[in-house]
Amino acid sequence: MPCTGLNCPKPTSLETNNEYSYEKLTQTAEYLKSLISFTPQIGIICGSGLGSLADSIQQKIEVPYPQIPNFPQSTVKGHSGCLVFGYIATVPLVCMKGRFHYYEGYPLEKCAMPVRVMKLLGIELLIVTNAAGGLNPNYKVGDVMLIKDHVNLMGFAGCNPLRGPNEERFGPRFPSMNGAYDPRLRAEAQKIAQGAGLAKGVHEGVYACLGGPCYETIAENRLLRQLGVDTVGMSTVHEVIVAKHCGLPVFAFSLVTNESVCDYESKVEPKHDEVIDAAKSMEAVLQKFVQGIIEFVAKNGVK
Ligand SMILES: O=P(O)(O)O[C@H]1O[C@H](CO)[C@@H](O)[C@H]1O
Ligand SMILES: Nc1nc2[nH]cnc2c(=O)[nH]1
Repeated sequence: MPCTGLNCPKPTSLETNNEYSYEKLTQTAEYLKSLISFTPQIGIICGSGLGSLADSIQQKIEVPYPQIPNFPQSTVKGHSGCLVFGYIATVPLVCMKGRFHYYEGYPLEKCAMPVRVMKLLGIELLIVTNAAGGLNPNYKVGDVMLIKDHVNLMGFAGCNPLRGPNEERFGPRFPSMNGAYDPRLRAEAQKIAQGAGLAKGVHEGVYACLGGPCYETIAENRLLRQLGVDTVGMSTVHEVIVAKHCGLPVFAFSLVTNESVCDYESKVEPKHDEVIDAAKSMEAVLQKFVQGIIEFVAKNGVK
């Protein structure tokens, strides 16, 4: 469609490849609302191998993704593909056992669409978790890093889940990303971590998302380190951008599942099965940790 100055036509959803209109997302949310009798207050996204975070949910209602209108499907090992509704510590919530990644072939707005659906369901806080490579030399496998900021590397190349016509009903055309990772919950999480069995506490740092599916080269790891990145993965950033755009506070953490090495002599190599095993070995502690965060929110509110 040629642009003719003042009469320049607005791009259509089709042209921008955005198949998720407000109306379609509302349809999806209305379908899910018809299955539950409460308003979820918190949304949780489980990272690779971290689906067991849903195990502590009481009065579960499980909805497999293939049953949900307009929803993408999970294709990755460690992401079972089901929404779980229920309660933790009396807080009504919804949990995604399985997220969507760019490397699966989904555009970023599709990867992040469940965040908007959860917003339409009524959530007031999003908890995001991921399995990630530890770039910071002080991090060990099994460590937890609270995400205080991100580097949107895919955004450097123009890939952003907000690309295309802006939907004002969700948020502004040019959203600020400052404070995307709620500082109050991060401060509280340091104390909660000790109680959950993370005796050494948790780190705070910067996460970067790459498109994947290949892991980083040594040269890329060196570059990321110079950019101030502490953990690296293939998710989270687009979900958080969409959450910030629609005014949702976010609490997010990386579980370090492998070392991201910067040394050509090193024999360490990332493998997805080992990523999942590392996540599994931390499941009990992380369940307690997330439960502690939810209990804090139940007592003190989201803001
Ligand atoms: O970010 P999550 O979904 O936890 O998974 C991480 O682990 C997988 C690679 O092992 C990639 O999908 C990466 O993003
Ligand atoms: N990109 C990336 N994603 C991961 N997910 C788990 N570990 C890694 C990693 O080392 N790199």
